[in-house]
Amino acid sequence: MRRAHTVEQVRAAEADLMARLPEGTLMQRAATGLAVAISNFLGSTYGARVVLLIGSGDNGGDALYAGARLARRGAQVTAVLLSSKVHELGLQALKTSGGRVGSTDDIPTADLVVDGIVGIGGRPGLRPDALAAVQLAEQYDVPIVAVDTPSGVDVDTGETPEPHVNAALTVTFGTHKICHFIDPAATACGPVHLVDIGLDLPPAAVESLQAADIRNLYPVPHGESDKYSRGVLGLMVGSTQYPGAAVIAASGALGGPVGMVRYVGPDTVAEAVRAAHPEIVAGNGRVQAWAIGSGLGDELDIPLIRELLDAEEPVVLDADGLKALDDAGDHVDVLATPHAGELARLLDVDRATVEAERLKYARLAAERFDVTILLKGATTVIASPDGQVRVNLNATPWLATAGAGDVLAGLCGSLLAGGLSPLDAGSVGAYLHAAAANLASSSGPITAMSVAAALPEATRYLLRG
Ligand SMILES: NC(=O)C1=CN([C@@H]2O[C@H](COP(=O)(O)OP(=O)(O)OC[C@H]3O[C@@H](n4cnc5c(N)ncnc54)[C@H](OP(=O)(O)O)[C@@H]3O)[C@@H](O)[C@H]2O)[C@@H](O)CC1
Ligand SMILES: [K+]
Repeated sequence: MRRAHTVEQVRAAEADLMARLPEGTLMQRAATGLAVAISNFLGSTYGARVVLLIGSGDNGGDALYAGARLARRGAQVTAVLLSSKVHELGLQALKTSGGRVGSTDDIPTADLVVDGIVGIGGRPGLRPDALAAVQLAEQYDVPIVAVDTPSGVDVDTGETPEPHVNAALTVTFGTHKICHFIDPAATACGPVHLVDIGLDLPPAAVESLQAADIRNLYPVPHGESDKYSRGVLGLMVGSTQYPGAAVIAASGALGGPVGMVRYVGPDTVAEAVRAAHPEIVAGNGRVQAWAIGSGLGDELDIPLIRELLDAEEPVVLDADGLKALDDAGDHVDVLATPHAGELARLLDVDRATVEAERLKYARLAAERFDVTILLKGATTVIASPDGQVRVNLNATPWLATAGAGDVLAGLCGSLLAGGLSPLDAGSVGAYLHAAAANLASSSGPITAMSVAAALPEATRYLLRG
């Protein structure tokens, strides 16, 4: 599990540790890790031209000490001081090691710019001098390595209301921050490298599953299992208008852990589903979970869906089915899977507002509708009504293709029927969906059906470890 903590949590952990260590130890740990990461990024440090953008706080201090280490290894390091205040000891270390104070004129010919403008003490946005320096680096295609966080982003929300750095790499310390996990800021971070500085941290604000977590959570059948005990999923998806949604969602469901899938819907659609998947049983019967909503179109039966939401079996609610959500019921066993536009409609706000404040609106909807919300996107956010949040970060942009959401709904339903909680089903489902897409894609186009077809192999690979 990767974990992201709030600035307040980081500050408290830092204060605890600093009280037990000689002054400056943490900054030296951070700067050492930063210098190593920059060296790896550069490939060759000797002779490399590195420009440090330095703000007034400890973020600048980290950059200056790392710059000193790079200078000692032969890099030509220049610091651009963007504030009248500077970390004096860091600056001294840089100068002693052969670095110098320069100006933004050094940026166009640099191999690398280090963003030490602000870290967790920063407010969103860039002041004019910092903005001009960052724009110059962008104009000359000089990659930027961000120290701790890309300056200008909102660290605790992942929002980017103002101009900010777009980093080629972010090197962070102690733990991830929320901006590393939540878009749009997550995209501005580029890859994130975590340097351990020994912080002892409380439970995280936001988590992100890794391969080992999938192995721990996946409902693997055992010797006594039969098709019923592995879970039966009821699919109420697709319509005479959109029969394909049912075929695709069924593929996603069969690629998950479920022992059997029942299809409930119009006869002609049931025929299409059974033609594609002869193992599917048509018609009502006992199920352990439902996946409802994809492609229901005009055949949406809101009262029936509300009955199923109120029944005791857990439900994945997707696409058209989301229209049945109301804020009256107790729906803690429901996993709703909107994209930003659908969530915006549910909450009566603009799509752009949801895109800009994804964590806030995912949490708000989870609380208001008392359901787990899986907000789809390049980084998917899964928020449960008790306040837990997970994100999925391994998706490929090729996954933005018609029907991919139907595969995810079927897969998450399968995981719910297999006994996972909505939070686990949503986060394991998002991870496997993305893993299958990566496998099917290999950096090329994919279809929803090819993603579903890759699910068993992606799962096998992850479960083998
Ligand atoms: N915590 C840890 O465990 C460890 C932390 N470490 C490091 O310390 C960093 C935090 O350092 P920090 O507290 O000194 O804050 P920091 O981010 O440098 O900013 C400070 C000042 O910037 C200013 N300012 C604000 N907004 C601004 C803006 N938009 N644009 C421009 N300026 C702006 C504002 O001052 P003002 O100019 O308003 O007086 C504010 O006071 C952390 O990110 C990590 O790198 C590691 O060394 C080791 C372990
Ligand atoms: K920074």
